[in-house]
Parts: sequence; structure tokens; C-alpha cells
Amino acid sequence: MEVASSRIYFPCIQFKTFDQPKNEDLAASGIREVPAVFKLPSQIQDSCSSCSSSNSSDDENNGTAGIHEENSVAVIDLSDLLHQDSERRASVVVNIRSALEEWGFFQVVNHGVPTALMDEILRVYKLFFELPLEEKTKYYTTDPNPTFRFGVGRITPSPSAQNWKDFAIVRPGRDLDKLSAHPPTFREVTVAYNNAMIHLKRELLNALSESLGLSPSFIDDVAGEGEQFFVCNFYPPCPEPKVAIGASSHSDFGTITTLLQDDVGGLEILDKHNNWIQVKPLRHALVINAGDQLEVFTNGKYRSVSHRVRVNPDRCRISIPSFISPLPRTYIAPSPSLVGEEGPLYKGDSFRDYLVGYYANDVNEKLYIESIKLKPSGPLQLH
Ligand SMILES: O=C(O)CCC(=O)C(=O)O
Ligand SMILES: [Fe+2]
Repeated sequence: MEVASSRIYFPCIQFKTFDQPKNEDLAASGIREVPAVFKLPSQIQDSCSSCSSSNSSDDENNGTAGIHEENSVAVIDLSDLLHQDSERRASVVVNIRSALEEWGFFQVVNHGVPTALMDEILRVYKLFFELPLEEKTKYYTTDPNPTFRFGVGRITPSPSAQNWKDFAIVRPGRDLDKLSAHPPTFREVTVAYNNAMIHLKRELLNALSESLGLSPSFIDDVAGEGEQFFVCNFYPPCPEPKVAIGASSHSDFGTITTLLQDDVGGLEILDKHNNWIQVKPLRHALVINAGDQLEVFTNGKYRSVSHRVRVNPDRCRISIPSFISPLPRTYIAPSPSLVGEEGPLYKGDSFRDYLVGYYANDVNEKLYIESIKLKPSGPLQLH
């Protein structure tokens, strides 16, 4: 196959990986076909083509309290939660519980994160991804835990196809000099956004504890103390959107994820009937979902739902998931306060060892958490 001059290959761990040219280069390069390394197996391509793509953004939600079902997953107004009014707070907590039981995902508005900060972080990270490849690859490293890492596709031992995305992993609690210095506000915005996520995570985990009848800091104390970090995903336009995938189906490894997305759309979640449901962009909302650690800790009451990202033929998309996790040494097992007659349904493990298992499996699909499930012991049989 002839390689167009603007197609740039560079190694990503053991793979040769295709770096999709920027939006404006695409037309010039004349690429009309997805390279083989990104091609999904045909049965997955079929499941992609059965869903309609989401290109629209909804108007800003100015915050009517309660749950709105028109976006599939609930949209929950957090203003009453943040104002600590006990009755109104209780109703938000109930809404969060039903959203997690029904979908495992919900969106939040009036969450206290300044909207200007949300716009700004999307803007500065887009500028970063638009830098020349030589600039971005200065941040390419095989060190798994740097402050700032640029990468391509998804790194798994046996991916069926590389994901059609570039990403940056950002750990702002470390050496800030390692963050990109372009554009000039990049570091400042990164730190401000991460701090806002730390604040929000505390509010959310407290509400989650209350929703399960636990004392407010119960979940945060056990499963929310890990290093706060986020990923910025950049999905370039794709000439054959049904043949490739931005992020293949997976569940998140941590406790909860708070995700900011731009207005392009493409995130889909698997519902209880095995249908892919779009999570439509809602301006200035954040998408919240349960991760594997929450599923284990709650003994399956709040499930970590499979999700994936479809690509767009015309527009690049940016999303910024923040991952809230336990400390590596924390042992996460079903909490005795949440285990009923069914008995513990998951094997416990330290978060560090959980991650080893998670990445040793193909993270595409919920393979690892399925493998640590135990059989229900059921009520004691007395003869
Ligand atoms: O881009 C998205 O909307 C979701 C990304 C995602 O699921 C992840 O990075 O874990
Ligand atoms: Fe995810």
C-alpha cells in the first residue's frame, strides 16, 4: 500500500502506529481508506453501523431540578446537592441512585465547575493536539507514569484494532514543568481544572455514599483517595467512520469517571438490553459513570457499564475523562455493609493488582471484572 506523504508512522510500544493527520491535512492527503491497523473485525463493524451517529449538541441546560430523560441517560441538577439543603439534597441523592441503578451513567449540570474553565480547557488542549507532530512527540514516552504523556491509539497486549485517537495523560499533582508550555495558559488551566475535579469528586462520592445509606465520606475514604489524573482524548475525523472506532468497548477501571466532552458526540453506552445508547453532548454538562472499583465495592449495586466512542467523518472530537480511583495499595472488596444474602459477588484485590489484571487482559470489553466474579452463595439453607 502506498503511504501518502502526510501519513506519519512512529512506534508506540511494540506497534507501528498510524498518526492521523490533522483535520485540514486530511483533504490534502487524499486519504479515503482506514489503514488495516485500525480496521475493526466485521462483526463489530456491523454493530457500529446499526447505531445512528450523534452530531448535534443540545442547548445549554439552565438547570431545572430533577431528572430529564430526553438524552437517554438522566441529567441531574446538582445545585441542591451543593447547597446542602437537607430535603432538596436528599432528592438529588435519590436521583443519582436511580440513574446509577438504571444506566450506570448520568450527566450533571450546575455542578460548580466554572463554565469558562470548561471552555478554556477544551480550547487549550485542542491547540496542543494541533501542534506539529514533532512538538507532540517530545511528550511521547514509554514511562507508564510520567506527569504528561502523549500517545496514539490504545495500548493493549492484543487489540483487535487500534483506536482512532491520540491522547494525553495528565497527572497535574506532579512536576508541572513537565506539562506542555503551549499555549501559555496550558499549565494554569490544567491545574485549575484538575482542582475543580477534586472538589466535584468529593461532592459526588459523598452523595454516592448517602445514596447507599452509608456515612458521607465512606466511599471517598476507601475508594477515592488515589492520585487524581485525567486523560484528554483527541479523535481526528475518520474517512470511514463505520470501519474504525475511537475507543472500543470497555469499562473504566477506577471508582468513578467525570467526563467533559465537546459538542461533536460519539460516546455510546451499552444498556441493560444490550443496545448502544448515545450520550448526547449537553453544553457545560459533565458525564459521570461508575467504574469497576465501585461495582466491586458496592457488590454490583452500581455497575460499571461498557461504553465506546464512535468517530465522526468531518469533525475532530475532544473529551476529557478524569479518573477517580483508590490508592494503589487499597484493598477493594465488596463492602460488608453492602453485602446481603447473596454473599460477596466479587473477589477482592488491591487496586494495584486489579490494574495489572485489567491491563493484562484486552481492556476492550469488560473481561477482567467478569473474571473476578464469584457465584452468589444465596441464603443459608437450614435443614
Ligand atoms: O471520549 C469519550 O467520550 C469516552 C472516553 C473513555 O471512555 C475513556 O477514555 O475511558
Ligand atoms: Fe471510558
